[in-house]
Order: sequence, then C-alpha cells, then structure tokens
Amino acid sequence: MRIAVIGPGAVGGTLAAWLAQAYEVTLCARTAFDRLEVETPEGALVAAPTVLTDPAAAGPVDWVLVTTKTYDAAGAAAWLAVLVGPQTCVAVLQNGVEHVERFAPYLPADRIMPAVVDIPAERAAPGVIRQRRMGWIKVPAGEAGQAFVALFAHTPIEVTTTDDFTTVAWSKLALNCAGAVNALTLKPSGIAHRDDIAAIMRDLVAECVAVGRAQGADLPDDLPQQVVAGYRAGPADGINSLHADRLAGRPMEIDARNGVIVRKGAAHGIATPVNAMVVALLEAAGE
Ligand SMILES: NC(=O)C1=CN([C@@H]2O[C@H](COP(=O)(O)OP(=O)(O)OC[C@H]3O[C@@H](n4cnc5c(N)ncnc54)[C@H](OP(=O)(O)O)[C@@H]3O)[C@@H](O)[C@H]2O)C=CC1
Ligand SMILES: CC(C)(CO)C(=O)C(=O)O
Repeated sequence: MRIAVIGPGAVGGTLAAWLAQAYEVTLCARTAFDRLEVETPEGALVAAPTVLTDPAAAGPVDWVLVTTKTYDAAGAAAWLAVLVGPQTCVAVLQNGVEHVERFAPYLPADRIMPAVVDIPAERAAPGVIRQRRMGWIKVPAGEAGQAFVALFAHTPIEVTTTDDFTTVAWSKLALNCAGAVNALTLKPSGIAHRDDIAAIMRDLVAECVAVGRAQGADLPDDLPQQVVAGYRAGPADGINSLHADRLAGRPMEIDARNGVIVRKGAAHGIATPVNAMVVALLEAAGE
C-alpha cells in the first residue's frame, strides 16, 4: 500500500506519522524537512517517510491524502497530476464544505472523496507537530469510504463513514466559522469565556445553521450554544488553524470558513451580516 500526503503540515504531518507506522508513506511537501516528530495524546510518534518537494520525482500511488490549506489547491493539483493513476483513491481532508468543488477542476468529481477532520494540531516547525486530541475523521459511506476507514485501523484515531456527509460538514463548519474570533483578536480558544465574544460566536453559528439547513444539513437549534460550550470546555491555549495562519503571516481560509456562508446564504436569500463583517475584517487584517 503506497500512500502520498500532499501538504504535510499540522493535519497532514499528524496523519502521515500515524500511517507511517503501518504503510509506506511519501510526503509531498513545499518546504523540505527530514522527519516527523508528533507529540500525540499517547506520546511521541517519530517517522522518517520519504519527503519529496518536486512533483517530477513522484509517481502513481494507491492513496492520496490532500491536506494543504484550501487556498493551496492549485499547488496540490500539480502533485495530483503525477500521483493519480487509474486505481488511485483521492481523499481531500480540509475544512469547509466545498471539498469536491475545489478539486473538480483537476479531477473527475467521482474520484474525489471529501473528508471532515476534527483533529486539533499545531505545527511548531516543518515536521514538528503537537496533536492536541486524538480526534476523528468522517467520510461518506461507500466502498472508498470503507477502504479509507481500514487505512487507519491500526491507529487510535476514530475514522468512520457517514450516510449524511452534508450534515457532518456543516456541523464542522459551525465550529470553524466561530473560530474567526480567535484570528481577529489573536487570542486563543479561551477568549470564548468572555460573554461578549461568546455572543458573537453564537451569531456566526446561527447564520451557519440557517444556511446549512437551506443546503440540506440537519442541524439542531442549539448548535450555537453547543459550539460555544465546546470552545469553553477545550484547552484555553488552543490555536485554531485560521488563527495560526494569521500569526504566521500566511493567507487565511476566510472564504472557505466564513465567506462560504455569505456566498451560499446570498444564493438562498438568507442574510449573513455577521459572517460578512468577519470576512471583511479578516481580509483587511490580512492585507
Ligand atoms: N490544524 C488543525 O488543527 C486542523 C486543520 N484542519 C484543516 O486541515 C487543512 C490543513 O490544515 P493544517 O494542517 O492546519 O495546515 P498547515 O498550514 O499546517 O499545513 C499545510 C501544509 O501544506 C503545505 N503546502 C502548501 N502548498 C503546497 C504545495 N504546493 N505542495 C506541497 N505542500 C504544500 C504547506 O507547506 P509549508 O510547510 O511550506 O507551509 C504546509 O506544510 C485545512 O483545510 C484546515 O482548515 C482541520 C482540522 C484541524
Ligand atoms: C478547531 C479545529 C482545531 C478543530 O479540529 C480546526 O478545525 C482548525 O483548527 O481548523
């Protein structure tokens, strides 16, 4: 079984380190590094997979896991062009709800398996990662989904299939859209303990719920309260990946995490002023 991970950052590096315990893993990286050192909830995991930085050096594999940021899809596509053969399965593990649309310019839509990931991970340096919680991944039910679940059978990560991927993806988006407050304030998760910030988070999520329902997701009325409770229950010093991007001066997944709520809301005639404001503020902050 040959597995390639395109974008071995916080999530990709964590998953690659777990997969490398059982399989031959190739890391398709932008920045070269020698080995993976992941501090997991079960202790340190070290792996030294092959690291490539030039797509010309790669060839077809059995599985490709795409774990770049959403805004790096075009760069990931250069790798897909050489890694994907007739039998290759491609999983896109990113936040947002547009995994398939994002990669449809590069691959037939039925070859793209979307995956929702809830594995908080922070990258201190290339290959050096802290996995905060074991977490979970959900993929759509079906043959490819079952095969993906089997890939992780030797790991403690909870990898399952779902018959309602739309609901899973919008539920995760609800969590992520609220995380914009951290990137805006440059304060970690504990900022959710402030009642004024929690109120903004609930408003962001309420808009996500309205739009997600219009998109077919089955979302509970109290999701805004659940999201805030989740942030409050987690580690106060947790840095989400949007916040990490702003701290590092990288582009941000603003469009995939908040902009999408505004865009899809507009298509349904649903007002999303709080997400629109957050998008404008983060775009201005990132200029
Ligand atoms: N971090 C987290 O806790 C979670 C993140 N997510 C989602 O997972 C996805 C990945 O996030 P995360 O792991 O945090 O992101 P990171 O920024 O940590 O990692 C992305 C990686 O992609 C690499 N990359 C960019 N362009 C290319 C390219 N052309 N070829 C090869 N590699 C490339 C980057 O390289 P370089 O080293 O040069 O920057 C980096 O290593 C996002 O959609 C995010 O929203 C989901 C759940 C949790
Ligand atoms: C909030 C979190 C850590 C949940 O997995 C996440 O999705 C991110 O940082 O992008």
